[in-house]
Formats: sequence, structure tokens, C-alpha cells
Amino acid sequence: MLERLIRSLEASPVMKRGEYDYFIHPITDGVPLVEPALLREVGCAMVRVLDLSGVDKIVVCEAMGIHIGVAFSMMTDIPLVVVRKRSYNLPGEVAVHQTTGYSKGELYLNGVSAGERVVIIDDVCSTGGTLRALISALGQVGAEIADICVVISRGDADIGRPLKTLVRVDVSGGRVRVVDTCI
Ligand SMILES: O=P(O)(O)OC[C@H]1O[C@H](OP(=O)(O)OP(=O)(O)O)[C@H](O)[C@@H]1O
Ligand SMILES: Nc1nc2[nH]cnc2c(=O)[nH]1
Repeated sequence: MLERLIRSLEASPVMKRGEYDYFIHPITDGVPLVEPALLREVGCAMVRVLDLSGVDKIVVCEAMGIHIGVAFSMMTDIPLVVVRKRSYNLPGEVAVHQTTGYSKGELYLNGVSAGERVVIIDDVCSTGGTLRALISALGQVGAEIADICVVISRGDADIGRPLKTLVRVDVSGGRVRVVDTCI
């Protein structure tokens, strides 16, 4: 089922961001372009693996969660919340710190209330810093996290909760290899 994703990942270029080996792929970077068939394949797989029972909202992070979140929201009719990298100073906004393998910044959550049931989706989990920040922000507003899924995992980050992954990759020697798939 994930043939397009697997084929395109194994053709991904890898570049250095400082010491970090960073792969470049349409789903994780939006470049050179995002094929609708690839986006559909990812969206359909996420619909199959995620537990959506009673879910009120989908939570994604700017920027590379957005296209996946839009596809998933249109397929499931569940509203989408985008966690932003700048503040809107709206009442109840929650700020958390994000650290990745190559960057640091702040994330700002709006639009989720206490008691709401959400799923988190994202393009990739590497150090887990982004997912831990999202989990912390959702905990601070009192939301219930029903499920979490990323398209691609690299490494074995501990996010303190179960994480579903469409494909696991190894990035070494300047290459991406798919080592496991969930379906
Ligand atoms: O597991 P981690 O080490 O946290 O890495 C994963 C995060 O890295 C990327 O986000 P990034 O903040 O680089 O921004 P972008 O989505 O704007 O490219 C990606 O979209 C994930 O959210
Ligand atoms: N595109 C891309 N995004 C990432 N986010 C965390 N690691 C990576 C990576 O290697 N490539």
C-alpha cells in the first residue's frame, strides 16, 4: 500500500544540517513538489492506522504537518488545528519549547479546549522533540490525546506514549533505507 512513499523515500537526497544528516522528501519538505497520489496514499494509510473514535480535532505542527493534516481533515471531516511557530496572543494560547536535531524554537497552541479528544499527526519523528512539545502543550490545556501517528520515523525517540509510524527509515552513508512499514 505504501509503494509510492517507499520508492520516493529511497530516492531521497541527504544533506548536512550541521552534524545532522537531513533527508529531503516531498512529504517532509514540500520540495520539489507534492504529488497528489503520494499525499492520498499517506492520507489513506493514516485513516487505516489511527484510532479516530470520538476524536474532536486533528493537531498538526507548522509547517510540514499542514499538507498532511489538510488531506487527513478532508478525508475524515475532522477539524484541523495548526500549532504555529509564532504567537497570536489569543486568550488561552499555550507556548512550549521545541528542540529538534538541528533547531530550537517556540510553538504556540490555540484552538483546543479542556476535555477535547485529539489525534496528533506529523511528517517525521526523529529526536521526538516536536512531539514531546505538542504533547506537553495539549496536556497544559487538558486535552485527551487519542492517538499519534507520523509518516516517517528515524531513530528510537521516546515520546512517553505509543507512537504509530507508517514507515521507519535508516539514514546513513548518505542514503535513506526503509527498514519497516506498518501496513
Ligand atoms: O523529532 P524531531 O527531532 O522533533 O523532528 C521532527 C520535526 O522536524 C520537522 O520540523 P521543523 O521544526 O524542522 O520544521 P518544518 O516542519 O517547518 O520543516 C518535522 O516537520 C517535524 O515536526
Ligand atoms: N525533511 C526532514 N525533516 C526532518 N525532521 C527531522 N529530521 C528530518 C529529516 O531528516 N528530514
